Amino acid sequence: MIIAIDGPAASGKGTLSRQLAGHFMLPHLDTGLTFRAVGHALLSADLPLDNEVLACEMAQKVDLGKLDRNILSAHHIGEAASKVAVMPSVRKALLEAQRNFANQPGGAILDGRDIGTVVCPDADVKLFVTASPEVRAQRRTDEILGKGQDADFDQILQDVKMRDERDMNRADAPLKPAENAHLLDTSKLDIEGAFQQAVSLVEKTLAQRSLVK
Ligand SMILES: Nc1ncnc2c1ncn2[C@@H]1O[C@H](COP(=O)(O)OP(=O)(O)OP(=O)(O)O)[C@@H](O)[C@H]1O
Ligand SMILES: Nc1ccn([C@@H]2O[C@H](COP(=O)(O)O)[C@@H](O)[C@H]2O)c(=O)n1
Repeated sequence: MIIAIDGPAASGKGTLSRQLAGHFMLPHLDTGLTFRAVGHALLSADLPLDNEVLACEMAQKVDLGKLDRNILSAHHIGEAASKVAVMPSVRKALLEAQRNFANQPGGAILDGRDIGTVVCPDADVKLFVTASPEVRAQRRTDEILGKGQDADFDQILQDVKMRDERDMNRADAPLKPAENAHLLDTSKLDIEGAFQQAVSLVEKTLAQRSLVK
């Protein structure tokens, strides 16, 4: 079984995907980390983020087994990731590894921006997780403050909106719900509430599919 989860920044799709992976005992790939790894590699080497040739070279070296969420989750790396994610050759270099992960025996759960539309268009279940920009910015602010770091809500809200704009309007694999995705707005749901709704959507979809077969 392949479960595809997409949604904008800080909508809670990563949290939800990890919970669903535990519940359905599926391996999980946060594909955002693959783009973050490219941004991080460029930043660490003091290289520009707007050189597609360099970014593509970094993308070709990304090793799914070495993605360190503790390092890559930093807010500024997310910004860098969304800049390299507009580059078609970077997306192409990462796509094969993402698809191979999805197609492993027994299935997988992947989250990102284009899982239901491009990476796994035939996924068994597709969820599109959203929340208002203000709710997402507040969650991200709380997350950063919780790590003992400084966070400014207004700046984070502006970054969230800018990232939405970039991710939704790029030419290649823009962020959008797949036609057959279930929308899950978590603005008024806590983590447990979102998880319960997601489990219910997955189970209903699987039940319907087995009736149709
Ligand atoms: N339903 C929820 N209610 C409250 N907080 C939530 C909820 N879902 C997630 N969070 C919190 O919001 C923050 C962002 O969640 P998460 O990292 O899962 O989002 P994301 O969509 O994967 O973000 P990104 O695209 O930037 O990787 C985390 O601190 C998480 O604990
Ligand atoms: N399938 C994906 C996943 C991510 N991106 C880009 O990476 C940025 C960081 O992703 P996070 O999920 O870790 O926030 C994101 O803003 C996208 O630009 C992508 O394009 N496709």
